[in-house]
Amino acid sequence: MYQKEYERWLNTDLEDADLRPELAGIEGNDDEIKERFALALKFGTAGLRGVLGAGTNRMNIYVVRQATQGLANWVKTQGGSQTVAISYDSRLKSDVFAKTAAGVLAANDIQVRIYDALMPVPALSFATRYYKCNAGVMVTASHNPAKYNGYKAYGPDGCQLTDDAAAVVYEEIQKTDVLTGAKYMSFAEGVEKGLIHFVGDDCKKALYDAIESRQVRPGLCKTAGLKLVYSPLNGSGLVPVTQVLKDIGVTDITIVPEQEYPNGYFTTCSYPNPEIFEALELGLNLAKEKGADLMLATDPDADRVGIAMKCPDGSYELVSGNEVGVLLLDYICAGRIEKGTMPENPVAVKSIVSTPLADAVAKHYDVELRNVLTGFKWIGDQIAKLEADGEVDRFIFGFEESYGYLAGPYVRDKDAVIGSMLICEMAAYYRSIGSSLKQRMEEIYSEYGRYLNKVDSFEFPGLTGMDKMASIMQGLRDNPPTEIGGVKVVKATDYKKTEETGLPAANVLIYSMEDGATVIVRPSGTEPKIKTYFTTLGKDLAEAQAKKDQLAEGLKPILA
Ligand SMILES: O=P(O)(O)OC[C@H]1O[C@H](O)[C@H](O)[C@@H](O)[C@@H]1O
Repeated sequence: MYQKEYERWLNTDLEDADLRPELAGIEGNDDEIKERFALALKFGTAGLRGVLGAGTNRMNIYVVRQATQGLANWVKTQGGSQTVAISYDSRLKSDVFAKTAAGVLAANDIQVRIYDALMPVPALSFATRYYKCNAGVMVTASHNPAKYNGYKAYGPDGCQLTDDAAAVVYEEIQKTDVLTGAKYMSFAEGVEKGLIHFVGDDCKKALYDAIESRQVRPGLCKTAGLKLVYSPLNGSGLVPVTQVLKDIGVTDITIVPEQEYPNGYFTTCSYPNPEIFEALELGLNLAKEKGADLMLATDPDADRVGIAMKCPDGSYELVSGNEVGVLLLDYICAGRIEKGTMPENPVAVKSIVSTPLADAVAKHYDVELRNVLTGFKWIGDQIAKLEADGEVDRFIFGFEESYGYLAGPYVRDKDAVIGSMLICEMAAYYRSIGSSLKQRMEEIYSEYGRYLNKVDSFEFPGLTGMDKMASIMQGLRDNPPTEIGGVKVVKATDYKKTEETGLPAANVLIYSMEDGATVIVRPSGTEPKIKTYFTTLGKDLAEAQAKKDQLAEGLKPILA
């Protein structure tokens, strides 16, 4: 089967000349052919993601055309404006795929609103809402290595596609022949025919206004003298982040030169994920050299932001997604209460795998903290629920431990632009009162307890990886552990049992331990990994760390 498909590609006069040498080069190599043609990239709620190259299991213009035809067939059933917004980041071929998608939509008589230059995830979510589109497409593979690209798909609310819509799109994709099935017109023809339009300056300005209107202490940055080092990691954050920072008065910004301009090869960090040290290293070194108060790095599609902060002793510390989330929640609550801008019955939202320290902080400020499943769309879903009740202003903040933050209803995915703005404002504020982010974090720990949150990942690559992960999860369900690392399990919650959790079913197990710690086990939805999340509490960091180590040791044999 796959051999036949390979031959069909090999014998077709492919428009994308880059694919031909690859196809010729694998002739006779069964493993390589199988890898590219035995499967097709699966379209799910997060869209598509895969390695660039030739084949049905790769990202290329044909797979993008096929996916977009599937999306177009769904859009056609939706009525409304019959418009789709498109954006893209700095990855290899992101612009090509964005224009390819636009050409397919135009050929289906669907209007397109595409950015004239790379713009991040929040800008796409915003344009989708602004132009009342039926859908949005963001061409990116987020923080994956350079050899990947992908296609995130959004619904009319600017949130990633719902399960139902994604299932319809997937069904339509399967009916579409990958090489010949999609309708297509060139980008130029689409523009000429008035089907493809660029996103207007009014929309761009409205996004910046929406973000800047969420400053907690407007004007503070103008006089605070914050010294910042910023890295867009060669992605799409450069323009929007620096624009917003300039607008709010952060002017002392040094950009990491090697990572300033868009470059999909990511030559200075092979994995442009602000969750890992390597991605932040150049920025950190520059921050030390400059004596900066703060260092920020946004991932290629600028939905995540990672930071390093200067400590009072002059050293620098990386801050986890959980800690930034808690600092922002605390800052927004305290600041809005002080300024008299806190809404009535405020709501914040986080994922169930994000730190329970946020629950304690929210309680302190009388904020309702809602816990949802992993995936920012569940945070978007809570905003939509508030909106449906005419109470959208109650939403003050949402975050995930995976470095995603949002502080307003103007978009429905995580936004590293507002994240960067509020982190800067918060750092500037503490600086202006003779404190620092580090000091505030320590105060929070002494007030609510020394929480420690750590995530360990176990990789299960290859074709057997999925089965192995499924059998580990099943094993945990069949033989529930009564202790982990010698600590008694007092309660096990299985998130497949919706009646116990009140949330949609999910493959997540949470163990509450006798000493107040929690251990969470779940397969990642985006990578072939099982993730284990630990929350421990101690009288100090060393004790919390020792408890975490003990639990992690206890869990290891189960995951080996
Ligand atoms: O833990 P995972 O399933 O791999 O997901 C980790 C993160 O991936 C993406 O960035 C999603 O947009 C996030 O919502 C999610 O938290």
